[in-house]
Amino acid sequence: MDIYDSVGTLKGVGAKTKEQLEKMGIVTLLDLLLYFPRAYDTYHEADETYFNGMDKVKLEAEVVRITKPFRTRTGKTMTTVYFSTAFGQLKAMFFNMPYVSGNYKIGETYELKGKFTKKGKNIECINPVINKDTEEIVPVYSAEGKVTGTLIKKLVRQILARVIINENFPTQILEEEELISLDEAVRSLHFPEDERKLEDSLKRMKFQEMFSYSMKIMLSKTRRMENEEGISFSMSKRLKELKERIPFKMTEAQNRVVREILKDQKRTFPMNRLLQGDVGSGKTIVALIALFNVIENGYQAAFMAPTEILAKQHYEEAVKLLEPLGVSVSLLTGSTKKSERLKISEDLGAGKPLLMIGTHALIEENVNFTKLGMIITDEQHRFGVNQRAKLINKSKTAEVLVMSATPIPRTMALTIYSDLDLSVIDELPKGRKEIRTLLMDEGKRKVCYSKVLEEVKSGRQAYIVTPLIDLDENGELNSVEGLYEELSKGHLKGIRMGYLHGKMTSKEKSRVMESFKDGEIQVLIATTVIEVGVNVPNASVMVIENAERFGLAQLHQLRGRVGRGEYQSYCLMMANIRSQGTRERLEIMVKSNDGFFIAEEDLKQRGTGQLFGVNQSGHSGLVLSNLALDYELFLKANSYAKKVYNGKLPEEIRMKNEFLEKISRSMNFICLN
Ligand SMILES: Nc1ncnc2c1ncn2[C@@H]1O[C@H](COP(=O)(O)OP(=O)(O)OP(=O)(O)O)[C@@H](O)[C@H]1O
Repeated sequence: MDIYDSVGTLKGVGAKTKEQLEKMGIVTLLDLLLYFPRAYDTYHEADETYFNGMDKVKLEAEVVRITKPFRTRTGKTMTTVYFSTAFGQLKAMFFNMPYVSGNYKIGETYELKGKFTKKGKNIECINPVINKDTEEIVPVYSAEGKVTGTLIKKLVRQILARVIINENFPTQILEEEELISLDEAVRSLHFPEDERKLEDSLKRMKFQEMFSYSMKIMLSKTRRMENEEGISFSMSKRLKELKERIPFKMTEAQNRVVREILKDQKRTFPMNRLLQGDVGSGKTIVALIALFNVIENGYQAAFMAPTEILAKQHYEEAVKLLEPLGVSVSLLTGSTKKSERLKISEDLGAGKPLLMIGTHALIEENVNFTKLGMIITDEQHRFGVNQRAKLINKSKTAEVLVMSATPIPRTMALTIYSDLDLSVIDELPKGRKEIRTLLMDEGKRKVCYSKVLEEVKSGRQAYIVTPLIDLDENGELNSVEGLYEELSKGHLKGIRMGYLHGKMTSKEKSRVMESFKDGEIQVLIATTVIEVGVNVPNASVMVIENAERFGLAQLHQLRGRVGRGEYQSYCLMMANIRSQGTRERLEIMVKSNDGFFIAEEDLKQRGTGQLFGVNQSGHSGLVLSNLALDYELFLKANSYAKKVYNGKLPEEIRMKNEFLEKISRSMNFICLN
């Protein structure tokens, strides 16, 4: 057996299963071994205090009666099984599982697992399962179709019976950091014996991942610096002309960042820079200046935005600012017409210097730049690693700038993204007034909407953001269209309103956005499609419904849609604040307008999932770890990686080439047979 053999060589994997596994990214035995559980369930022994509908519980129950399946109002089938238990009668409801009656026999006792709720004297539960596992900690795998968690376990067991995983860290690190062996860690992540062992295994694998991650970014930096084929762009004499056209005075921070970028452009190895700046800090103008300089040097430049709305906005701004200076600007999105695409293709093919602004349509294979000098992605944490890489692959020599509005503390950014140089716009344009943020209980809707009315009547505009497009099952959340109906008949009667959500066609979205920009629509009800970058300086109020549903960084992004002009702006967060945790979390928004502070709090709570690149699609190799939540451990792994990289730790760890090439899978296996 070889660890790179296909999963098809395992017992129990037929053609269909193999296909499904491959769809899940599991092609080789190694892939399967590294397909770790996404969570671990621990079940409490039954006790009344756990019957709260949230805790997971194991419960002994004897079947008393089984009803025939019947159809509910919503079209689901429901089968009810009544059990007797030491805690009273249990009513278990099974939805869309008519076969379930065959799983239970009257008079037999089963151990059930599920979430139980006390209802009067009885207990209720939806879709409990029979406890077949004797383990205390049950690994939960992301399963799909035929590939169930049980199957994954069975297959992993087959592999583990036939391999020993060689240790790939030197004893020195293992001892100093109290890490268990790689073999033990992998085994126990799939088959945990107890909490302690599981924790140790997680620590070991996280360390491994973060070590590899650090190595990978150090390598990529070295490779970039050694790449002498970059283009040296000189500073255009016409920059002054451009600056004179800018309708405002740039902040000191913006000017500093422009200088940093121009300096990079002059060097012969390609720039790879991260530009962080809080919402509304004015990143777009910095980007346009950088792009202009490249075009003036006779090259093509690309500016990729995460949404069509934003791409269009950037396009309009670029046309206004740059076309009078003779720059040709094109827009390429999913809705660009064929004839227009052809023209773009021709221009690109002819090597004509131009600015291409667009969505991920820019990374399609048939978009061929011939003289690409610079790529900027207005990241806003929306693009995956793959998408960004695709754009970068369009030219090995182009300067790369990634803009992010999710700022993280400088020291953290410097270690996490150490392959990138960092620029920060840490100053807002002059004259901006602090946004006043209020947290309101849902009962205060009337007060909230009278503020909206007041602002609208004095000529301003408002956003109302709600988390969902549709009502949820309990009808609890406010849908965009539902809210539109309700408000146009109620609190906001007589006001010109519009709505916007991701399921509308691009054409509809553009039309609504245009009307909002023109002031035709006074109040815009939207989902988070407006979260990124939308710029309408006349908007001065933002209402966020069900604010408890959003993360802090996201709330800050949303709030950043107001306060972009000279007007005093307001953010009214409506939330169910009965839970203290929710209240405390949202109070952070009330207290602070500082994106760095909020991002740091958000990181503490939710980790790096929101940061660009990191944690996406496992490409960074970070499956188990979270650079922010595991930051302490990351710093250690990072410092060892540096030592190894600089040759201060034994050769042993440099090991196979594979280790450096396929870092995230940096394991060295011995197969027994
Ligand atoms: N120095 C400045 N003085 C005054 N206004 C400015 C300045 N720089 C930018 N602006 C204006 O501020 C608004 C916000 O700028 P921009 O859209 O570039 O922000 P951003 O950094 O991209 O923010 P976000 O991440 O929220 O999209 C725009 O209307 C822009 O014209």
